[in-house]
Amino acid sequence: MKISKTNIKDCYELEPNVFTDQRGYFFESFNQRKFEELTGLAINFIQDNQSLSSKGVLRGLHYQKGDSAQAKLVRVLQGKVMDVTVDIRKDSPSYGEVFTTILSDNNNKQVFIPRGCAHGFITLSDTAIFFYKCDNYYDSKAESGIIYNDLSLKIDWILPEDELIISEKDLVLPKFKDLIIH
Ligand SMILES: Cc1cn([C@H]2C[C@H](O)[C@@H](COP(=O)(O)OP(=O)(O)O[C@H]3O[C@@H](C)C(=O)[C@@H](O)[C@H]3O)O2)c(=O)[nH]c1=O
Repeated sequence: MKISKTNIKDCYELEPNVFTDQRGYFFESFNQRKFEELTGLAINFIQDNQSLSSKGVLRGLHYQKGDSAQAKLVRVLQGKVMDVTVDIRKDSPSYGEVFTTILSDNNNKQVFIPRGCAHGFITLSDTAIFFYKCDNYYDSKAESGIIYNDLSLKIDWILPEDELIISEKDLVLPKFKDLIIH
């Protein structure tokens, strides 16, 4: 596994070693020991999530507050997305910074998003199956987020505005400057 630091503290981009032969391919999509050795972080994933999205679907930017904060290891099983992490940890050296990368079933890349960061993605292929591991359970009462088009974050979502498909819940999220972080 190849692991690279990003501009966000404790946020990593990971690329598995892919073994290809006449049957197809094999790779370890997660190996806790290697992950902890390479990142120096102790992590215990306890929930896996999977979603299917059509082209233009934008989910985010989401996080869970307080004790319900979640670290996530995200990847794409089918299709292609642009994945976005925003550091909203006030005490972090990378507070306010954004990391974007393309995740696809072609590059097999993954992103590790530490607790305290907001996360979202946009689907660039006709459909995309998104899969992620979380180190804390879903807690609907702790759900929060930032509006995707917050000008201060300067995120280029690639697709034109009129092609975006966004949930009603995500369209009324607050601006970054108005976040109340518990
Ligand atoms: C996230 C989540 C949702 N749900 C339910 C709640 C709701 O009825 C339905 C759809 O939820 P949402 O609209 O919040 O799903 P979605 O917009 O895909 O939410 C996800 O977005 C990405 C960007 C993330 O980073 C995730 O942590 C998560 O917030 O699924 C669970 O039961 N468990 C979960 O862990």
